Amino acid sequence: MTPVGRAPAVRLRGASLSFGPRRLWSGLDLDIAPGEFFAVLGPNGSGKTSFLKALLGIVPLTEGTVELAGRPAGRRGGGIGYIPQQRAFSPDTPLRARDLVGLGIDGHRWGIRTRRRAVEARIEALLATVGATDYAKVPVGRLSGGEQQRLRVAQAIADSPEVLLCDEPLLSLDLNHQQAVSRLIDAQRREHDAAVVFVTHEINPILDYVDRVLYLADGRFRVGRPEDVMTTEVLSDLYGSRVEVSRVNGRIVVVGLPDATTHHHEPLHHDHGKEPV
Ligand SMILES: Nc1ncnc2c1ncn2[C@@H]1O[C@H](COP(=O)(O)OP(=O)(O)OP(=O)(O)O)[C@@H](O)[C@H]1O
Repeated sequence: MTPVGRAPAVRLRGASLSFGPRRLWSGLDLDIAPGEFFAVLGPNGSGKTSFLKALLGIVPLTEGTVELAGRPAGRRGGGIGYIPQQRAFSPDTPLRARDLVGLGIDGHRWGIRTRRRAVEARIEALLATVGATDYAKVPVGRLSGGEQQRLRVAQAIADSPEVLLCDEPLLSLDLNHQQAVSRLIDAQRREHDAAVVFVTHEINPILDYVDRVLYLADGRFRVGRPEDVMTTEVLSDLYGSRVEVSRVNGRIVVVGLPDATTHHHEPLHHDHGKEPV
């Protein structure tokens, strides 16, 4: 699905990942196109975070190859934004909200004379985008989990990355901010043709945006459009037990998962009419 002449944002060939005897997946061949919104789903421990870490080169593949933004994983270079899985900042972290966002900006992109002013303006714009202007000067450790998360998003998109890797970015956000952050990430891929790889337990908040999903379960996987993967047949086959998938008011509801994983918890707003590719 990558247009002719454009390198995929993510490219995996014959990729396998195991920890000791535990195989998370194997035989994964995958291209994620620039501008694609790609969700990674699966129950606890299925390997979603490890998938992102393999893309980043933090965790080495057991077999196969991975390229990110046209470079082998782990090779230095710009163009990659990462929202790590949430860990609260300690209360005495000596950073204000705006400092954290500023860390995402490579000031060298601007000329020496204009650098400082340009960086300041960019920080202000990012803080406004995630609705964090009011707490710009507050130390991050004193902010709520949701407020911290919005800053992480601002930091990750600060340099308009080609590939945005997001590890459960909606965790601890209320419904309004889940929608705001999802829209922000979607805007990033539309305006900058960024590929988004979005790890989540819950597809419904992003269902309007997602082009394809990678569903990991029990050492196996399926890749495809949500309507092709999130079905009774496919999930029952992946889990090896009967799982019922239905659509209720535009949401995907999954019943009968072998563990506590759920795929529903809130209403969706179908407000931008995007067609999946
Ligand atoms: N460095 C490591 N060494 C050994 N085992 C690991 C390592 N990293 C992850 N694992 C194991 O691999 C499995 C997948 O972990 P991972 O964090 O990728 O799952 P996940 O799908 O993101 O889970 P969750 O939904 O709970 O966040 C888990 O069983 C985990 O304990």
